[in-house]
Amino acid sequence: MPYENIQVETRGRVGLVRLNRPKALNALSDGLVTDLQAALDAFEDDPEIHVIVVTGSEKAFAAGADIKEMADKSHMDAYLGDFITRKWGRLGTCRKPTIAAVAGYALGGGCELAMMADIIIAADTAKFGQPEITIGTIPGSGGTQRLTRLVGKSKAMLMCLTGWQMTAEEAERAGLVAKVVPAADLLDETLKIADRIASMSLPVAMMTKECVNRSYESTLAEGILFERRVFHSTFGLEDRKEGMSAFVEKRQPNFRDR
Ligand SMILES: CC(C)(O)CC(=O)SCCNC(=O)CCNC(=O)[C@H](O)C(C)(C)COP(=O)(O)OP(=O)(O)OC[C@H]1O[C@@H](n2cnc3c(N)ncnc32)[C@H](O)[C@@H]1OP(=O)(O)O
Repeated sequence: MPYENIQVETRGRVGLVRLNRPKALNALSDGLVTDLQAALDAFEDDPEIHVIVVTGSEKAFAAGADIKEMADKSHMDAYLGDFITRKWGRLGTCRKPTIAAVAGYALGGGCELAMMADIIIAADTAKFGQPEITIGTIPGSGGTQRLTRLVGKSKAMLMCLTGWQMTAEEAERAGLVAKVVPAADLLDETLKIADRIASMSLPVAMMTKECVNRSYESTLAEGILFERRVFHSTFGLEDRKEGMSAFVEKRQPNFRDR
């Protein structure tokens, strides 16, 4: 399906979405977010796709919500239109593993979008920030919550209260990103990781993701119980049997997502 604001392709079992509003540094307009939601829905529904990668351009992953589009909104426009929440969070609700490949600016909603992904791989040019305060508002797509969980209160406060941007290296040290790579290698390195995940059993990868995410939502004891229940359920999978048999027989497993 052709989209106006994104480019979509598949690379084997990996679904790739490139944000594509170069003249506006991939500012997240309603049209872009609508396209992104549709593309993510399609990849989630496609049984051949195991992993979803979202990326931007060399200069910007995304420079945030489209300020020109939001400038004249009233409180009631935002409230009644459920501005931000309805469509924006789709990446964060994907059940399949997701990776954000970030080069250049990831600001405001762009940083929030990257943080909705399971893994962030950053180019050495990446800059992360929540500059909403500089335009008289606050992060509205999870920034104050996800950033604080990822980098801790003090750094999150610094970023949200001053608009200070974190470099890729700082973001790696703080735990916001998993890996920093040279900008020229960003997509290749990200796809290598995506391919590795895609070679695993899809249901096991999805269960693993669910368990890691549960650690955000529950006490340690509840999380450990949840993990154990899911672990037990893997014994009902053909792929669990195949994986362990392959190890014993010293061969590569042939997972069938069952
Ligand atoms: C989702 C929420 C609720 O959390 C809210 C938000 O996300 S609020 C938005 C937060 N983001 C920002 O405040 C960043 C705004 N952009 C910038 O500060 C700068 O553009 C920059 C530092 C990222 C890059 O600066 P520079 O290299 O000088 O490029 P510019 O000339 O400024 O930009 C090029 C072009 O893109 C347009 N642009 C950039 N960002 C946005 C945006 N967020 N919304 C709409 N348009 C944006 C910019 O206006 C330029 O276009 P023209 O005006 O030249 O047509």
